[in-house]
Amino acid sequence: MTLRTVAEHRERVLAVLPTRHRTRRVPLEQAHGLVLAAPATAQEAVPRFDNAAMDGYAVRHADLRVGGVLTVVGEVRAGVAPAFEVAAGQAARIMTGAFLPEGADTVVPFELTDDGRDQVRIDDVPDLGRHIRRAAEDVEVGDLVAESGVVVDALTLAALAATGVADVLVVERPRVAVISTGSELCPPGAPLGAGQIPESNSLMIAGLVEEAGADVVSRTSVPDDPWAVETAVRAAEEAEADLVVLSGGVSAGDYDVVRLSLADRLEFVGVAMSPGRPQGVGLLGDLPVVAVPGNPVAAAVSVEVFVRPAVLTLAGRRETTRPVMSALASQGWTSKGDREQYTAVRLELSENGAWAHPLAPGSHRAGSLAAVEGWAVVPLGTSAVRRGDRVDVLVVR
Ligand SMILES: Nc1nc2c(c(=O)[nH]1)N[C@H]1C(S)=C(S)[C@@H](COP(=O)(O)OP(=O)(O)OC[C@H]3O[C@@H](n4cnc5c(N)ncnc54)[C@H](O)[C@@H]3O)O[C@H]1N2
Ligand code: MOO
Repeated sequence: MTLRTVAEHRERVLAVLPTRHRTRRVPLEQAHGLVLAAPATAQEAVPRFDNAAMDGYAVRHADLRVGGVLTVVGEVRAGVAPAFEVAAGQAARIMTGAFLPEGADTVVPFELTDDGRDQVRIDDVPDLGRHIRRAAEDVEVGDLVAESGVVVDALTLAALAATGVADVLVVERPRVAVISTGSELCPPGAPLGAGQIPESNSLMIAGLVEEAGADVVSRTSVPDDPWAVETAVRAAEEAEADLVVLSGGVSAGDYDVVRLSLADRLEFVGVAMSPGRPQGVGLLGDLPVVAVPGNPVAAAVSVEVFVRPAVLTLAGRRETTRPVMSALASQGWTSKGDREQYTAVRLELSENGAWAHPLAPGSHRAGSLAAVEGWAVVPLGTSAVRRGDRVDVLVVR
């Protein structure tokens, strides 16, 4: 059986997604964590006006001499516009952020003076223009503040607020339904009969898609029963999901319910990756569906490489790839060579750069998922990683 590459399967997944986004306009205080659907441009300059960078005296530089004395004609605090000018031989007390009075071209900090009230003695002469923050030196009205497709994080919120943006057009969070399948699965903490295990994939997948910016509209675990799968998919449709993620039942077993019940409508393929070889994708009516294998590590990797980019795309994100860290393998391991391998690693930062410590291989190792800090990607054609080799790591924590 020829296997699809990871990149080819990701293209298939992205191809079943709708291309239009639902958008809405929200005030800044509701925008945190949402994705911009349109570029945001400055409504105000930063700084809005020439102002003092230090508490001191606004003066004319030409008047300054060490030991010289100026007449203090007024005071300017932040938040008011001065009603006077600084003329020759004059100074105004001025506070940080306050409007620079007409006539002044330099600020002398209090520390370089005798701090006088009616008259001030200058003890040191700063350069012309010192301690003044010029209007629009950071951002001009109309400048781009944040691009379409970026997350409005805390720093972006500050920039938007500072540039006078009151509201932004954002993409509605995508709605994702998660359906885990397997008759052996019980809710976490429930008493377990012989052959039963706790269900962990649905919590993991729901958490991962939420971390990628989606709302989980339903999360269910159903037995290996085609009717139960159909019912869960219909419920996802009714919950107006934009994407359904199915887990388990995609390989060759007699009870692999997802493949058996949906093979006529979704494509089930082998992908040249390890773990995560069996995958499914397609549309049920208008509803995009991604089916990932049930083995928990395989499910985690499949969400990382297929579902996460899909969610980020639905969320309107411009950038859908993770930052990759180049790390040194702290010990060697083997790879299949004909599969792109995703090896769970812990990362350690040292003076020589990052070390990737491989965790024990095995796509059943659900208990080790808590230790995974990244996935070292061993490319197709590489069958061994030696100690000290450089590996690219998708950093997930
Ligand atoms: N004859 C073949 N057998 C298998 C093949 C194959 O090609 N031919 N592929 C193997 C690979 S690779 C994988 S990966 C698994 C994937 O199979 P399924 O998607 O059908 O997964 P299940 O059989 O449903 O489960 C596999 C494993 O994972 C546990 N599991 C499933 N769901 C959950 C969950 N929600 N929470 C926790 N654990 C879960 C399940 O109990 C099984 O142990 O198939 C191989 N077999
Ligand atoms: O490749 Mo499966 O995905 O071994 O775990």
